Amino acid sequence: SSPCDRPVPPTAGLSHDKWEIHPMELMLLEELGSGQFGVVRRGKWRGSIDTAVKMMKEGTMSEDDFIEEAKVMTKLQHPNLVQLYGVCSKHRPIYIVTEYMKHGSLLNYLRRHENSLIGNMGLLLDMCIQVSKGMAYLERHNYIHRDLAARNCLVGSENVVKVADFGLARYVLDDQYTSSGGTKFPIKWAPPEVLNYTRFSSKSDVWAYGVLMWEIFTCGKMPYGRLKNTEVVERVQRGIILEKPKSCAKEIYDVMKNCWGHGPEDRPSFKVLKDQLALVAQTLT
Ligand SMILES: CN1CCN(C(=O)c2ccc(Nc3nc(-c4cccc(NC(=O)c5ccc(C(C)(C)C)cc5)c4)cn4ccnc34)cc2)CC1
Repeated sequence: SSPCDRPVPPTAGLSHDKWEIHPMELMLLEELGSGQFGVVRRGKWRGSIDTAVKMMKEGTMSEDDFIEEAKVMTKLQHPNLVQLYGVCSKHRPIYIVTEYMKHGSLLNYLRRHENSLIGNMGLLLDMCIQVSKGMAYLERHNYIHRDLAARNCLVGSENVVKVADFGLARYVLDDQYTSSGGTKFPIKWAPPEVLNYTRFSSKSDVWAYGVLMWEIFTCGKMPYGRLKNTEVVERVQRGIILEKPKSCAKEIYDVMKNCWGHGPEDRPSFKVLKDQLALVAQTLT
């Protein structure tokens, strides 16, 4: 009998945890860097698939909660999201295996290529648009990033830009990172309601996205320069926002300012943002 008329057993495909990657199928290569989690290495999966492998230092994240969430994360698939292929959770440290992005973090890419990027408004705007598409997809799936910034976006071939590590912040155990008073908390990307009540939402991601746009149009400058976190909190709560980057068109700065509405309801959704940016791109390029 042909397969189409044979009923598919409900457990089909669930026999093995498809988000579980067998370490034997993974060949670890050179180190790509290390974050607060431990070492990240390039890897080859099943002989040919290029991957990045985060080897999670013990005690840095709540592993069981993360492994549970990984099942959901592997289902989030979009051209502007760094794809989670799976986890190796049967040993310690656990490995988080994602697609490989060969040019590394967007922040380092902006800083390294400042001279060739600074005048290229079309390319910088296209990077913003790519990130807004990935974020509009997460918003549509009610998925909050919680640490959107140029350092957490990655660059691949042909200037493709993808959002990485969405939702991962929830599993970090370091209080210095998770509490808004901590030294590692991303204060400069946080809106008033996160500074005051750690109230995260897709609208707090929109605020961070505005800062990310500012990072892109300054080719990787540090927002608010060398101001201390306490000084930034004071300014943000008084409604003082980042100034227009020199080489940024007024229409683009208008979109950034929209992302910094004081209350979440004063900010556009990523869906609206994406369309606003497409319109600006049409008129400017
Ligand atoms: C010509 N240049 C030479 C130098 N260069 C590189 O060495 C280079 C090349 C490719 C790289 N690619 C990737 N690098 C990484 C990578 C490398 C080091 C550190 C990290 N990130 C982390 O360790 C990290 C991520 C998130 C978090 C929070 C707080 C948000 C939960 C904390 C820590 C990622 C992840 N990737 C996922 C997909 N592709 C990559 C990274 C670096 C870039 C190209």
